[in-house]
Amino acid sequence: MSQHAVEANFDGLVGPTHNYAGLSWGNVASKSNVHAVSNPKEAALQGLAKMKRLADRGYVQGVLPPHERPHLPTLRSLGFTGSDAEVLGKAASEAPAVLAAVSSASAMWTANAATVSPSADTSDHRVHFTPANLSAKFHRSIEHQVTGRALKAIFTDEGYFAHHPALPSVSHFGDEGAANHTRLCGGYGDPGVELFVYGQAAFNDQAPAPRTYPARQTLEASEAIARLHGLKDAHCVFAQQNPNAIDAGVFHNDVIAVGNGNTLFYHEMAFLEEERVLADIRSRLTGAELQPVRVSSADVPIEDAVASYLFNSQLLNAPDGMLLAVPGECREVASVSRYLDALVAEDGPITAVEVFDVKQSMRNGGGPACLRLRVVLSDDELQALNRGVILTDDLYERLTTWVEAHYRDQLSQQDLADPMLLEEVRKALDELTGILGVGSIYDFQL
Ligand SMILES: NCCC[C@H](NC(=O)CCC(=O)O)C(=O)O
Repeated sequence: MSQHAVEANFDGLVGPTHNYAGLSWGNVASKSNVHAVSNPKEAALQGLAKMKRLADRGYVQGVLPPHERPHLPTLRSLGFTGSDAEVLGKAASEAPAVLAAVSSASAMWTANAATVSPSADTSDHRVHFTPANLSAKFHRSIEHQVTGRALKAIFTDEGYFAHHPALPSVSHFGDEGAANHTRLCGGYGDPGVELFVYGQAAFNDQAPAPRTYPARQTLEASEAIARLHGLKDAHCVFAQQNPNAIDAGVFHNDVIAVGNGNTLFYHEMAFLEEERVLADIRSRLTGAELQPVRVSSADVPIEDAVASYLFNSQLLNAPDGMLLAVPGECREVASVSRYLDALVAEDGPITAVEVFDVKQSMRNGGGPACLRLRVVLSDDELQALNRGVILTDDLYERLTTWVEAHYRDQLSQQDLADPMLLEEVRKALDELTGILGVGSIYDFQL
């Protein structure tokens, strides 16, 4: 079955508590910027500017709302009692690291929000969503419930959209969502090949695994998602990440590879069994021939790929080829900048490079690709979703004004205990659900 479809990108709107808490062991940027003072207002405006530029180019751009942080229900579940102010005060003095974790704006990285399978691939021909349990990091493991509510509020029509709960929240089924999932296809509406990349097989002690940093995604989680989404063998390939890449700071596959259409742009250290992976994709891809764009360590050492986030770029169809939307840091690392100039000069599928400033997010290890969740939608599915979250000029203006009104321009770890911050966040988010027309999705609204 083939029909006309587009790729919509749903970016996470950066939340008002964006801060640098050093929560992600294995994510080099998160650890190196620990306790730096953040600028939530600038972070949100950088994200909105990226969305606007892409929307102006004609890409379908959606917005996913931030989560309520600090998350008081989690603090209460951990035994902190009293009024909201008392709960915050006790957490700040007795367990500041826990307070930081429940205050993270990490839901902004919507590439980790869920795994999405387009209707052209699934057995019941609906779009399937599974929010990621993000069980590898406590601060991210508390995201999936609200993420699920937001996705259900946007993709409401059960005739088109199927929603699954997150997988069991334990390391055996650690799931990081679309950051470890790339779809290759001819046209977006054609049946595609979904490439699931995992860090470790959880039920096999003998399997290769990283030594220094954790593997967040398991094979068993990827297989469960494929089953839940009704993907036949002809539509999936499972690939293990190179453990040495994880140990070099590649905590998600989208730090070392990105695919779009028939093109897979990746570093030679990305996959443990590169040849097998390419062959498996080739044997399943119909209506198009796979175009691998392989970057060698000689051209770009893995450390430079991690420092610049070259592969955490958005690879987008453009009128005369493909556009690579890269973070500004790519022009600050000499090998990467040189590589990009050579890439567009050669006669390959990637024809243009554009730089986006998302520095506030980058300092926590999130580039342009981390900030968006891709949802391939047929024309009917696009019409069926809740249009209030699609970025128009008007919505951009309203969201920019909303950020200007409610966000602070600096936030330190001490500020997280401020009861005023919680009040500001709730007021802002209550207004936001009205702007986006998603109804009540936050615990404080229920
Ligand atoms: N896809 C990009 C995800 C980045 C995210 N960083 C963080 O959560 C850092 C938060 C902090 O350290 O304050 C992570 O590692 O999962």
